[in-house]
Amino acid sequence: FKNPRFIKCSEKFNGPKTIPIFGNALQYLAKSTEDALPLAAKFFNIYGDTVRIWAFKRFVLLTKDPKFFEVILSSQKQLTKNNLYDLMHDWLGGGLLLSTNEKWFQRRKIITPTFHFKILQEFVDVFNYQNNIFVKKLKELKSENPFDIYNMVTLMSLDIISQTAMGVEIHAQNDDSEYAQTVKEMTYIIIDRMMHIWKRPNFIYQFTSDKVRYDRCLKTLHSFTRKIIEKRRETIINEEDEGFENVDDDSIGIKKRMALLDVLLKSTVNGKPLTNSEIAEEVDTFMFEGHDTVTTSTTFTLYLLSQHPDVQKKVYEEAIKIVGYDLSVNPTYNQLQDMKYLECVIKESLRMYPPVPIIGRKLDEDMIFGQTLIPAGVNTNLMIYHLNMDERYFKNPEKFIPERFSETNIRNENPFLYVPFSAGPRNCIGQKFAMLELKSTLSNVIRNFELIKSDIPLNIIAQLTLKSTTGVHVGFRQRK
Ligand code: HEM
Repeated sequence: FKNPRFIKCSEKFNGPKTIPIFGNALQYLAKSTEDALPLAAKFFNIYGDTVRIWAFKRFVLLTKDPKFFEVILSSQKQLTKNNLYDLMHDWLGGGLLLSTNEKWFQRRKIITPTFHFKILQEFVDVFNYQNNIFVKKLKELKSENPFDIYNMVTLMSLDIISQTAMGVEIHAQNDDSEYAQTVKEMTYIIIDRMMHIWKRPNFIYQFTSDKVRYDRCLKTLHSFTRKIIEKRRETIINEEDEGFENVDDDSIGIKKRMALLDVLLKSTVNGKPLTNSEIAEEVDTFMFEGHDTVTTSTTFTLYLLSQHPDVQKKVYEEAIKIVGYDLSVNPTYNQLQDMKYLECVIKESLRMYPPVPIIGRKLDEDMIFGQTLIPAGVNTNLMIYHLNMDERYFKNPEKFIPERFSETNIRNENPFLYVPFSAGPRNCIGQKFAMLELKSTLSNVIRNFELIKSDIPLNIIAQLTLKSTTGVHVGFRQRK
């Protein structure tokens, strides 16, 4: 039976017509993953900024209302992810992205110092090192014909997250990576299961052919991250033999680089070290979150620059002005901070193509939105992609206009209007890391190459993170 409090609340919102028992579930039956974003856009057009959906007895609110975003994201209480994330649990366990309550709080406290700006400063060497390998590989192609850059960028992002956060070099750019291919397959399988509601219960799913693929992917992903942990453990034991000291929170950033994984291996909660599976769930979480989102953003930004030579020229001129023409010189942390125009470009790219297009929360307690009471237990989907494409908040939303984010233009803006990294207590812990990595990669690439436009358009799809089914095609012409 439907919860009577949900029924009362649902009467306050518009939504597609329901049928008995199924609610709106059948409307999703014939839909593919490609339909998820257009279908939500259609609902917003017809029913307004917040739309109610019933899937059997489950009540969901889809919203692109910035006031709704604000009430949820600014709350210290509404911190639980919604049912959509359950399907990622076998893979990412109770890592920082999915955990709740005291566990989340403890972990966030342990992990936050590993993203301290002093540590980020040291990561710039790794960014440059891996960017240089990427640039060398592009030069070896000896062709300026546009091609799908997604795989190449993925491998670079994987190398970067592994070498920085885990302290382990995996040489993905040289060896290719089964892990990267499997992440792609896994995200597809999960989103397909999200869309096809009848595949969600385990007792049905176990009899589908997808389950065999799913189990195979899970095994590959977990065995990869377990190897990373083993490798780092061995290195730490060797370093301790050579006098590497134990650390506490206060000392992080002062001693030599302290990778996230080192902190996890050495931390204690209530006097006890983290177990192997607790460490593994964080490594799974950060390996995925730390490379997949940045890959999306890097590829889409390169694409946008290739399509907008005027913007590209400005980015190039800024990079040359700050770092100079000598390509053997790489940007420093401070120089990356000074690239203000590039920052606007990245922000505008994150607006048009937010790597995380949807944030889901299940209300931990009753919430008042305007005059309406929304009861605890309701699932909400904050549709970042649709808010970012709303003409009322971003004029000519289809147009790539980096100047929207110049300091003069954004002064009085509502902070919940633009949230590609989410906001509030559960915002993205890797936000500064990501911005720095993006600036490093984009400035290094643009100093070496002119980006050439392809005629193959993007076809956007929400696949956990945003992807393009047609690939992301860009050409690279070496600068003289
Ligand atoms: C452009 C790149 C990135 C974007 C757009 C992005 C976006 C986001 C968003 C929207 C969330 C909130 C998700 C939710 O509530 O469901 C989030 C959370 C998170 N992100 Fe990122 N992210 C990026 C890069 C990174 C990087 C580089 C890392 C790690 C190094 C990272 C690690 C995480 C983690 C662990 C969480 C969960 C935090 C928590 O719940 O306490 N992200 N990110």
